[in-house]
Amino acid sequence: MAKRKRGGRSTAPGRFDPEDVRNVKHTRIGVWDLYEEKHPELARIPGSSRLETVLQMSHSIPYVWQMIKDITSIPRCWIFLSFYMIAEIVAALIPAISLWYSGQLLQLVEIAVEKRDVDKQLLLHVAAGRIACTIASRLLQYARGRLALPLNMRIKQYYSTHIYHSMARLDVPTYEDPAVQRQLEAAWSTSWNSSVAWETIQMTSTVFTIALRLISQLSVLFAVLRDQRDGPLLAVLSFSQSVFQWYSMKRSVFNTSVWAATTKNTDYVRMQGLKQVINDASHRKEVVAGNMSEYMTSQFRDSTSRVGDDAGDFHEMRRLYAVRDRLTFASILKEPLRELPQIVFTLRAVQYPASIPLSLASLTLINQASSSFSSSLFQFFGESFSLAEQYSSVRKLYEIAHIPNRILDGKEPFPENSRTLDSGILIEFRNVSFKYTDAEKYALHNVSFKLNPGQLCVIVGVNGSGKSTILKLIARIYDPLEGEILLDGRDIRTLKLVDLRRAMSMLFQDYTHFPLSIKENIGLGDPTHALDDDKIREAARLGGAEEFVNRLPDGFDTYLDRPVHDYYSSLPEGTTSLFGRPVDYSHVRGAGRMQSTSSATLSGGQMQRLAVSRTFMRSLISGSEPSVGLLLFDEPSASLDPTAEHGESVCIAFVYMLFLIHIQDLFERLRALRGNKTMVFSSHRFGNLTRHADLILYMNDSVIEEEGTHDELLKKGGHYAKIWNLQAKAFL
Ligand SMILES: Nc1ncnc2c1ncn2[C@@H]1O[C@H](COP(=O)(O)OP(=O)(O)OP(=O)(O)O)[C@@H](O)[C@H]1O
Repeated sequence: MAKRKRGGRSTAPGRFDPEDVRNVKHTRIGVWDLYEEKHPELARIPGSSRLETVLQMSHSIPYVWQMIKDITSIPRCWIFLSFYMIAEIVAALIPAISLWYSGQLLQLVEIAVEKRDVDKQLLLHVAAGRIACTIASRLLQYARGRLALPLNMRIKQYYSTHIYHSMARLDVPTYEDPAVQRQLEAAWSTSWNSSVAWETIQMTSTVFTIALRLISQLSVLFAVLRDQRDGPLLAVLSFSQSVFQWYSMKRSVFNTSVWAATTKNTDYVRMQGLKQVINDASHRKEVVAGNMSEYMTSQFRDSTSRVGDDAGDFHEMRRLYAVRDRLTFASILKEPLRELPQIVFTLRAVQYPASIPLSLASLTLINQASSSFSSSLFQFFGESFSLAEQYSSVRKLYEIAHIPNRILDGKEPFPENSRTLDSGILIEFRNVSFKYTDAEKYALHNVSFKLNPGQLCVIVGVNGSGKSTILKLIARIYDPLEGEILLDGRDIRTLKLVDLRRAMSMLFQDYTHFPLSIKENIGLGDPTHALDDDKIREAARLGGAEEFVNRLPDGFDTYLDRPVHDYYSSLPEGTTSLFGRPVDYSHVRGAGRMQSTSSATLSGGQMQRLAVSRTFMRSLISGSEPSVGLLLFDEPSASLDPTAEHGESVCIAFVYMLFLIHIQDLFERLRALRGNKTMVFSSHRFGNLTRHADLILYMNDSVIEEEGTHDELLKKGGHYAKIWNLQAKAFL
């Protein structure tokens, strides 16, 4: 355990040690172990941790200011916002006005007691004033509601674009960083119908208006009671009770900033696993085919009964424990204090019987003011401390726009002359080593090779040997830890990233399909021509996708997966159509104008053809200017290497062979269509592709084990030759 400064914070940057009993408090909450950081120094000064929270707000203020400037720059937002704020301010003053009318009533009583006469006009005036206050209050509430809706929507819209861009610009290593993920999540963390920015505006306005309400009420009350006998005394007693109540309550609030929770309950962990198996549709086939349902149920029942009442999700348990009634000295004292004004009033009434009606009126007034005062006081402190957190959310919202990318952009344009792209790009690796974040082992170790412009290179080797990693480094998805990569003799890190990526086209092994139309799925291969129908069709034709896409009912406009689902509830049993269209309870095809097909209705091969078409969109459908000089293909083949499947199972080898025959024409076509562009393939396939390669790299365990042409490697009689003799002949 690390030694810490006595009394200091347990959190050094980047670490929190739950085992450190001196600085960390441990509590059991159901199945959960909660570890909270103690605040040894500050705890001695009451309220100091809250003070600290408020002081932290100052770091966020510049961001909040920026937010206000941004919001007012949204068209018409500042008009709505001004009216909204005016309505808030007026609404905050109404309780004081109402209290002032109550004071007038008090005066009426005083005059009535003294003169045995009631000023009817004043009475009418007071009654009308109070009624006007309630009506105005309701109208203002309505106005605020009406203004809040468009404000919320506009602000939300504005910030969704801000967040979208902040996220879209991130590169792979930055995006994969868990700290960045948390930062992005915090910025997204919106309540179901609002946004961080709008919540901040609302919360700030609430704190401001509560303060205004408190001050205005207190001022009116002071003015009204100043001349009343016992008025100030009763007021002090009533209000001190409110303050006491607030003080005794605030101690039970959970306000530790650094904490962590975990569970060691294996039954609880198992319960959650079993739940996920049943909840997740992707497991359903296996659950049904494997006859697992009864077994799963009995296991779930056993685990549930063993965990018992403690089985609750962490936040639920924490909430339950936080609201538990605690018997404290303060909570016992609270009730007698509430009675104190009444007791004082009774004693004074016995002493001065003539002033009973007046004191009674004062007491009612004070009671009315003090109950609204205490609820405002609670709200004020509650909200102002949440405000500190809310402001830090605003800071996070703005900070995500400046998260630095790990892959630093270069300054030099590439290539110097785009005409040279036509004859390919020279690639050279010099002693390149690379490790993925948190990986212990090198994915590439001291890799060097040179590929001349226009050459075809095929990288082969066993699973996990580093083939895909070479392609990712060429595309600067990641940067090497050691060594350098040169393109046309220039260090890849000095080149502008946009130019670099424009000059190459890559098909990933784990390619994805976007939840957009087929047209866009292909068109996005070249964002500058993403809406060009002719080019998209041409790419689909080259990729072998045009024919089956045309056969789909909605052709190129088909959505592979409809990203928005329709909602309905409790349709009568047997309902098969709605809105004149068939109802599909899982994916509602055709509801709305967007047509979709489940990606499951396309075969794996067809999906692959779509991915290849996307690659062709960029690499082979160029205009007069050749824009791509390098094609990178990480063969999307089965995740098996030839030796493994041959050695292990004839059956798997057969499936693999069918698969290879299926894609063979596609990749042969790729090779034929490349022209003079440089092409790098990562492949498990030993066949025509390797036979035609200018350079074969045989990878094993992160290093290049063999290097040369097909003939050279056969002659060498190493691993490549062995596998060729074992398998490749079968496909030729
Ligand atoms: N994103 C990642 N994070 C951490 N480790 C990774 C990541 N991607 C790959 N690796 C690891 O790096 C090593 C090399 O992986 P790479 O994908 O380059 O191998 P490959 O030869 O292309 O494998 P395959 O033939 O299975 O596609 C492997 O040990 C793999 O587990």
